[in-house]
Amino acid sequence: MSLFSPQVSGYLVALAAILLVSLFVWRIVYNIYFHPLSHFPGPKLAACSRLWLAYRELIQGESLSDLRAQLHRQYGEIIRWAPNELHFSNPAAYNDIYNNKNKWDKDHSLYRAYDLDTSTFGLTHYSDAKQSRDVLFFQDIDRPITGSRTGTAQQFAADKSSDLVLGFHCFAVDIIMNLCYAKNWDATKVPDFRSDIVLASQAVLPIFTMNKYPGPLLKMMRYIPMRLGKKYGTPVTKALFFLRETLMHQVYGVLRNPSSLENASYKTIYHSLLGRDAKGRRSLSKVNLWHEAGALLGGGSDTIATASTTISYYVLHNPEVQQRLVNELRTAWPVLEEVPRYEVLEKLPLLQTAVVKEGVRMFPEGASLPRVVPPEGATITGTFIPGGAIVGQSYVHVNFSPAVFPDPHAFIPDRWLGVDAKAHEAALATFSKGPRGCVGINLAYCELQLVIAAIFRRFDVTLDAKRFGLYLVIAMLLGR
Ligand code: HEM
Repeated sequence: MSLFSPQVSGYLVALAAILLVSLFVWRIVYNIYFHPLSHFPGPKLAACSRLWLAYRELIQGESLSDLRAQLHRQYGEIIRWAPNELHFSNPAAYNDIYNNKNKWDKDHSLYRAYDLDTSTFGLTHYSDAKQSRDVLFFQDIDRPITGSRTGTAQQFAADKSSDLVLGFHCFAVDIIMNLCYAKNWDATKVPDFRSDIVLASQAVLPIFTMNKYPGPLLKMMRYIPMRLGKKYGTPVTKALFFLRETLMHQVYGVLRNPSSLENASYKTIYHSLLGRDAKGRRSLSKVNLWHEAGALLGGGSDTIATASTTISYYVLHNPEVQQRLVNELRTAWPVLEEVPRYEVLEKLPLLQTAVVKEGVRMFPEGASLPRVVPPEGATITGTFIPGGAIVGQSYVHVNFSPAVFPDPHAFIPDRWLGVDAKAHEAALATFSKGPRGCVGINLAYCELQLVIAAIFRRFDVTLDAKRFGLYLVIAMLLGR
């Protein structure tokens, strides 16, 4: 029996609907006219709701980098591009936001996308992330890297094109698997570099874009059993479940049999995370360790692939730089079979500093990394920003600023060897800065120097003009 008569029930439903609509309208009016950020310029629709961004990115397929650039042209240096979020184009904002004193929280609007909430990368409070950051700050990294057996050389035959985007990704996966689990994953030995873990890592990217916006997808996917998810679903969701299962298998394998790490001649990341060497640290749960594995694989391989590709692309478009690099490598590494130690390679001025740094500077498209302004507010580029606002800047506004790097769209390695080198070093923002800057920066430079040295010393590399445009493909002539 119903509590109310049909007529009263109808009134109640109508009342609830009116209340909901009124709340919605009030929210929009509040966001446009009364919100603490209402005086900042930007599109009115962006001020109303985050749905506007979702529409531009997911439905219209726009790159947020391009959208931000367009909004800055239209509205100026500071834009309000979501109800509670500002973005800055003045490069000075980078230091105001991401400096060592500001232990501001990360905002989940970006980080929830990866569903790795308990990893170092996903933890929004600095104090929670600090402990694992200390463990992850890679030191003595060249030993495992130079010791790992990558199968790159066997993949190349004279005059055959190879997709080096995949190749670089395989290289980085092999390194991270060695560093985490002392395991030779051998992705670089898979024919044409079509390693399943690399293909899956590239296939899942659209899910992360979707998950930035609140919706049921992320939650639903947490409750679908792995086996079902891997078998049924779209190629994209199958790839995600494959990656989750692969990493879970690795992590749980180490937990079941910690002595499997003892074969390593170096300290692996999981040695440290499991607390074997980190006295007094809290032990991490299975889920923590699994999330960390996802963050390390994602953060430590896709990025290296993109950076190595960018460096190679620009070197190949600058024959004079390529020739100087090859000459430098031949002098330091005269006999091909006698690979020099990393300490030798890292001191080469053109390789280590100029080419790698300039390529890293030109790393393409970067997200705005959202931070929450503390309750007392903050001043960014001379403007007071109220507490609770989300602020961010993509490093492209620093790395491609003509005021910071003259002629920023040109690949000029020599800028890193001149009098401005120190200032450039201080400004470079690709790895972000401050308390949440990249913990893998030393590892990244080590990997990039080694892989670029190996490719340009071992092979005559040229771009494959026929296939270029679809993806970077590089033809190799073996045996220099
Ligand atoms: C060229 C290569 C790389 C680039 C451009 C890069 C860039 C970045 C950036 C911009 C951040 C800050 C993200 C944020 O604030 O949300 C970051 C954080 C991080 N990176 Fe890297 N990274 C690279 C390589 C690596 C490698 C090789 C690893 C290790 C496997 C790594 C592990 C991490 C981790 C764990 C964080 C999270 C730190 C924290 O939130 O406290 N990265 N990286």
